[in-house]
Amino acid sequence: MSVPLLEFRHVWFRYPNTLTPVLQDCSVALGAGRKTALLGLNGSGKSTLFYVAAGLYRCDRGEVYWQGQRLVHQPAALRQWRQRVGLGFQDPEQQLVAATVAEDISYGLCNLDLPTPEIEARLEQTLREFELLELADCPLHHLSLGQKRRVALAGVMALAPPLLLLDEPTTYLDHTQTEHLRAVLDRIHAAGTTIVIATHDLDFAYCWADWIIILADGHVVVSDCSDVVFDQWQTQASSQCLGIPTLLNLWLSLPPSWRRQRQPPRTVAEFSHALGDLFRDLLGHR
Ligand SMILES: Nc1ncnc2c1ncn2[C@@H]1O[C@H](COP(=O)(O)OP(=O)(O)OP(=O)(O)O)[C@@H](O)[C@H]1O
Repeated sequence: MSVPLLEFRHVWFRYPNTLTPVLQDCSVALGAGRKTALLGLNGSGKSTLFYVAAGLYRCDRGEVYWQGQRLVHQPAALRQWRQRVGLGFQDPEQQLVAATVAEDISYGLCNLDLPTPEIEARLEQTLREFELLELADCPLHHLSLGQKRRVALAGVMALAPPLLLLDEPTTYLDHTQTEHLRAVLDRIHAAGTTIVIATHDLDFAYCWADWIIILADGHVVVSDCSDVVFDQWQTQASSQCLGIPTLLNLWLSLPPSWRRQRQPPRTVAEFSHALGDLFRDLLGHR
């Protein structure tokens, strides 16, 4: 078995001002190359898990590993760690540091001590990819929340970390921007980046993820391939309170005898195609 990209081993974490640990004996492995959705109710510890994974918080007990190498909270090791693990915060306001869009995206690139022509090239490419060229010189405080979200994401992705953790990236995005985000993520993933998204957007997770992790009370209760997890979605206690993805719900409303031999569709296009097949079968045209 290959070594996971990032691994939590029996991690415990408690905020200084609280009695109960948020992460409780949390063990999970993030395999390289996956598109993982991290699911869990409000307060289950998803953001906290990301902060610990990114080296922003230090766990009280347990260990965190990068390809088998243990995370040590020393300045040089942390600097290297943060180049490996990119984190997009849930609240974009927490992430934006500069005055304008272009300055904000350049900020992280400058911290990498890259040569100026490379910074300029990466900035231009990022602005283009995130459709931010026209907003390049716009002051950040003039942007809508959705636009700030896009700039914050662009800033993280410009650094091209091998592991990208995105906390609720679809929040505040309209339909077009959500579709655009999906395309960008697909491209980044195809270029070799491992991506983990913490989300309440089950429909997004259903279409996008190939791996699902469910967190409950700071503990990983499910970590499996998405086909397996969604196949058992209705019978899994941990998924009960999370709701059900719309496409899966619609699929389960079709005749069981008809869908039994078929793979559940994971996109609207696949679902429409399957419905066409069903109607043709019902009308005896096949
Ligand atoms: N700075 C903090 N100090 C004390 N408690 C905190 C702090 N940040 C978060 N918590 C608590 O830790 C628990 C887990 O919070 P966290 O934000 O990690 O959960 P989450 O799963 O990301 O939630 P959501 O889905 O609502 O974003 C919550 O009970 C929260 O109140």
